[in-house]
Amino acid sequence: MTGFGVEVRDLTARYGSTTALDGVSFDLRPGVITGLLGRNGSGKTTFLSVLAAFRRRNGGTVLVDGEDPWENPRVMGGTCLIRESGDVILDEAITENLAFLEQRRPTFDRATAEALLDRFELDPAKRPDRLSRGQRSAFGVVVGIATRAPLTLLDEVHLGMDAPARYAFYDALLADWIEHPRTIVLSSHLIGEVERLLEDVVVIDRGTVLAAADATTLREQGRTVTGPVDAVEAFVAGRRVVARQTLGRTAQATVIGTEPDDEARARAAGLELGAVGLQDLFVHLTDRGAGEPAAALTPQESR
Ligand SMILES: Nc1ncnc2c1ncn2[C@@H]1O[C@H](COP(=O)(O)OP(=O)(O)OP(=O)(O)O)[C@@H](O)[C@H]1O
Repeated sequence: MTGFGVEVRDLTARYGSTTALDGVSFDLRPGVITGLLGRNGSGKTTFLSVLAAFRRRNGGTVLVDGEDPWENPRVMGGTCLIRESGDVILDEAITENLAFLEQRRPTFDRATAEALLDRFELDPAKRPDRLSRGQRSAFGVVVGIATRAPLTLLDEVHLGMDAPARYAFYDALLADWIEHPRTIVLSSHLIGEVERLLEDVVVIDRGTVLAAADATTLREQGRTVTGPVDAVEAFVAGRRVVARQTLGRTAQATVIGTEPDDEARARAAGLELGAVGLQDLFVHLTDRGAGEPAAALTPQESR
């Protein structure tokens, strides 16, 4: 199984007079973990809800594994959306939830679920509505991973989980995906934490797509330059600097855009060049300053 591919063209979704998605187009590659990044209210949950056929779109085309997901039992049966609330039966014990999933989901793996319950120290006799917020999120994670759906959509599932639990989640997700590759969409604000998991990235803002590309291509949209403070400042002079750090006499600056002679200049000045971090790029792309439109970068052309 390599997972479902997704094709989205001109997708529009509205809530009354609010346009949550405004002509969105991009693809999700099958078998790949894609990060869905966007600021609050940018349309991430709406997009994932349309993909999972939890809500109807107002316009455009969505194809999941080649078919419209709306009222499509085959596609819906292969799609698992876990939201912050966990998307589980709240007033039935965890064991009952597992039994239900085992019946309903042909790809659900009970042994994996039980191993993950142990890892997150969740008592199978407890009902999800009697768990703490972080524990309930962890149970959502258990369900999301163990269901092994060909299209797994994880919408801010880590909310309320403490750092050790989140890192256990990232490790478990990656390990399970390596063993059983499938299409996973991970929406998160903790970009620095999830960056290493992401092969592709989609950035949405105010219901439109700002970037959709593989993470390597996106990181090459800029540079981090590290070295002696004066040399770094000379290198970045006149360029768009989106982050700066100084430690004693050493500085690191992140610039957007690359120049053909960057390598040669860096070498001559004794500077180290690296790719830009997704977090810095995201802040740059979605920074509206005092109400200005989002910064223009067009990495989606690389698709
Ligand atoms: N049920 C609703 N009724 C009316 N407007 C809604 C509803 N749900 C979402 N919206 C609006 O649609 C837009 C997109 O919301 P959405 O929940 O998709 O964003 P998000 O990117 O998931 O945000 P967050 O990161 O804060 O969870 C926002 O402007 C939001 O106010």
